[in-house]
Amino acid sequence: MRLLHHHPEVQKIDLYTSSEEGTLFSMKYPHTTKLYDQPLLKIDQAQLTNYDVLFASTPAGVTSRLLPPLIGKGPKLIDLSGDFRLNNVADYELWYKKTSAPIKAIEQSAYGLTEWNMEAIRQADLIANPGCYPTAVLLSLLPIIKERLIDASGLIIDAKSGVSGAGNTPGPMTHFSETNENLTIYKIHQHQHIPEIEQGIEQFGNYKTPVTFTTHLVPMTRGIMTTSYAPLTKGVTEEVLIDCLKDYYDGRPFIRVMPESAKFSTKQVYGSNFCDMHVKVDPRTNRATIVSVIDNLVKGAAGQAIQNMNVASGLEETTGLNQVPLFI
Ligand SMILES: NC(=O)C1=CN([C@@H]2O[C@H](COP(=O)(O)OP(=O)(O)OC[C@H]3O[C@@H](n4cnc5c(N)ncnc54)[C@H](OP(=O)(O)O)[C@@H]3O)[C@@H](O)[C@H]2O)C=CC1
Ligand SMILES: CC(=O)N[C@@H](CCC(=O)OP(=O)(O)O)C(=O)O
Repeated sequence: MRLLHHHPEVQKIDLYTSSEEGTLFSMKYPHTTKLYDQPLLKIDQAQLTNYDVLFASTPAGVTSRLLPPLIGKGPKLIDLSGDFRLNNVADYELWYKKTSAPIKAIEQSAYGLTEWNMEAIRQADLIANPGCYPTAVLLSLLPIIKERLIDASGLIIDAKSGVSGAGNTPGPMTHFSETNENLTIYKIHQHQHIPEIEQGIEQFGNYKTPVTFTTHLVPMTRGIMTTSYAPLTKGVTEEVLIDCLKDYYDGRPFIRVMPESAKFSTKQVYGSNFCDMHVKVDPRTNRATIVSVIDNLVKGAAGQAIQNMNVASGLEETTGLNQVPLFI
């Protein structure tokens, strides 16, 4: 809402609910008073075709039923859930433990990792916005894997997220007294983003491998840091890795390959659509450490969704997304 509000090409925003029809949005979220004093509307398939763009921001298992009948009926559909991300239906059912979307709808969708799939995003009626962790992981690793600068079969990826990554619905893991002054490792070897990362590495990096990917909850509101470790291909130096990232992302407005600096932290992208990345080589182990940070709610969700809307609507990719990160 905040990002769309400042988007110069967005004329009108309507808000839909499955549980609070008639509630004023600003009653639910008082910070939007005088901005969005409008009632939440009941989800009605027929009404939904009246828009140019429809963002669906619901838990897994909802849009697999809601969106397929709307494909090709007018609006560009941008789904923020995992329901259309995995090409293999069996993978979805295994990792999400839910019934998959119809395969035809999945085939009609484009994976919305903007920097890597622009052409498909431009043409698709349905865009499967990537998960927050896969966005940070794939953006920082794909150029290096594609150029075979690391041995990706030895990849270990360690990820940390702020609590807003766990969503709008409170739960035991996100209770203040559980998260405050605490660090939690969760979903070990069972995270639903593992098949999405492996699929992305295969689709865009042309390399098929299982990965070790581990997630942690950090007591902060926003931000993801992913740290990937991999053996180097013979003769590859830190400079080669950095040049590779810089070459791939030359001219890409939201990717910043950071120079060597003492600090590298989630705050440097807070509230913005940037993905910052950084690489160091350890000559003692001959391994690379590749770090990336995003704001999980912006580049990891709503920001990338708007970036995809821009691409799919023929607008400049950065329209409405030029926020300077909120550092302090
Ligand atoms: N949090 C993050 O960092 C990231 C989130 N995402 C995605 O963003 C989206 C929103 O995330 P999050 O806020 O965590 O999601 P939540 O699980 O908190 O759900 C969001 C809203 O979906 C609505 N909803 C729930 N069940 C249904 C239903 N059966 N039919 C229709 N609507 C329903 C509810 O609103 P109401 O009661 O008003 O209907 C709910 O508040 C999800 O698609 C998630 O996968 C993606 C990347 C990162
Ligand atoms: C901290 C935390 O719990 N993060 C969530 C991020 C998932 C998410 O939001 O992504 P989807 O779009 O795939 O649902 C998790 O690890 O499951």
